[in-house]
Amino acid sequence: MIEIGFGLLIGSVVSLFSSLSFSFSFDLGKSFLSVCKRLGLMVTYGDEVALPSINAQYAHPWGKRLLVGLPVGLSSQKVIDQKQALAEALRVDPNDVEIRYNDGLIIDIFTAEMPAEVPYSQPPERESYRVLIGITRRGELRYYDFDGPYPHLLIGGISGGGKSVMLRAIITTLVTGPAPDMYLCDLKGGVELDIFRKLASVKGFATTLQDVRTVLASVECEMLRRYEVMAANGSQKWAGKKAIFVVDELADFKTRAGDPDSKLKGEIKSILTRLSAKGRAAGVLILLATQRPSADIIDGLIKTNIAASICFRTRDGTQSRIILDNTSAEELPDVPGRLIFQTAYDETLQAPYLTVENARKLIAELPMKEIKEAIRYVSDSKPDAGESFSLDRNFIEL
Ligand SMILES: Nc1ncnc2c1ncn2[C@@H]1O[C@H](COP(=O)(O)OP(=O)(O)OP(=O)(O)O)[C@@H](O)[C@H]1O
Repeated sequence: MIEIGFGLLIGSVVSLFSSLSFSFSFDLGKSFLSVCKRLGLMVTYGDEVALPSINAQYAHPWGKRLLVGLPVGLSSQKVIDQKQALAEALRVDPNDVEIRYNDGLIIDIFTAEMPAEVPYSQPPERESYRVLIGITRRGELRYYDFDGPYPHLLIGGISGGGKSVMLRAIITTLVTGPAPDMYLCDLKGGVELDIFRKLASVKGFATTLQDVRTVLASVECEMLRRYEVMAANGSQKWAGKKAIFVVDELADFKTRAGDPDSKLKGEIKSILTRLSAKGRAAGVLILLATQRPSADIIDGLIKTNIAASICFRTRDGTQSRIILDNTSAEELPDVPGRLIFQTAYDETLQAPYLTVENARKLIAELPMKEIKEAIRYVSDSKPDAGESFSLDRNFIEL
């Protein structure tokens, strides 16, 4: 109830924002055009010079918006790449500027502060795979949809940035909503995800590399089984329940010279790559989190197949680039929960805050595993006879 109340509160703030927006004339457009000239953001045709055009300017309670038309030959990406220089030339903090393309270039310059804490809330349609990712500076809620156009999700950022809180919020929303089959790998010793371990919807729980490989193998078997069912039915997309595979700390799969686990880590990476490439149609999705983004793990293959990223502040531009392909996460302020959400474009958000205690309360009434059921699951799903297959040893020991 409390969470839904907060959701409504945010909703009313949003509608207040939109109803207050009005057209306004000031010289931001003029300054923008002169900066474009200085930065070479224009196109020359013979003797003629074509600059971007200002189609509209608005003042909102959260700041100012410019709608910009671009001359043929000047790409929106070229302007976006110059965000830092544009902001500095306009004497605005680059963190206060957002540029994106949506049927024309939209430039937002914020004067309102981002809220430092956003309460956790759940989407109204509880059967959907949408999860709240955060709130924009305009007061709009942003969701990631595991059933949407951007399959798989990568979460990165510095220690203390808010990854574990985000994972907790996402998993809580999923298990209390559509309850997909969850496979959780907590390489931080099970500390972060332990609260979900005994839920009936958590079909695999791993805290060691060996167990991660075992759980991954079972997820891959499930994916292949679904492909067989789909082929038999002549369908292209799995219509049933989704399976979501979560890893909290991806960097533990990184191999170093002389690493005794390098073969195991190599196998884990190969299965992950196959799941990222083929999982979506079979309703098998992955959610990977890391505080030490490394190109070695998030290589081209996995990255190409992960279409959405959440990046908290990073230690440097290189780490930001590995997650986002740009350096903007290095510039984020040192505020826990502040992040860049990247799908078709980048947006800065403040993540919802869900404490362990509140997460425990929200999941308290959910069905738990039964010992018999878990043992049956283990024996039914054995992917191959030679493979040891303990999904959750501790639980089975119970
Ligand atoms: N969305 C948020 N809003 C407000 N505070 C937050 C938010 N997320 C995290 N915090 C604060 O930051 C602290 C660290 O967050 P969290 O444990 O999620 O970091 P992390 O990125 O997972 O770090 P590590 O990788 O070291 O575990 C939390 O205990 C909380 O106090």
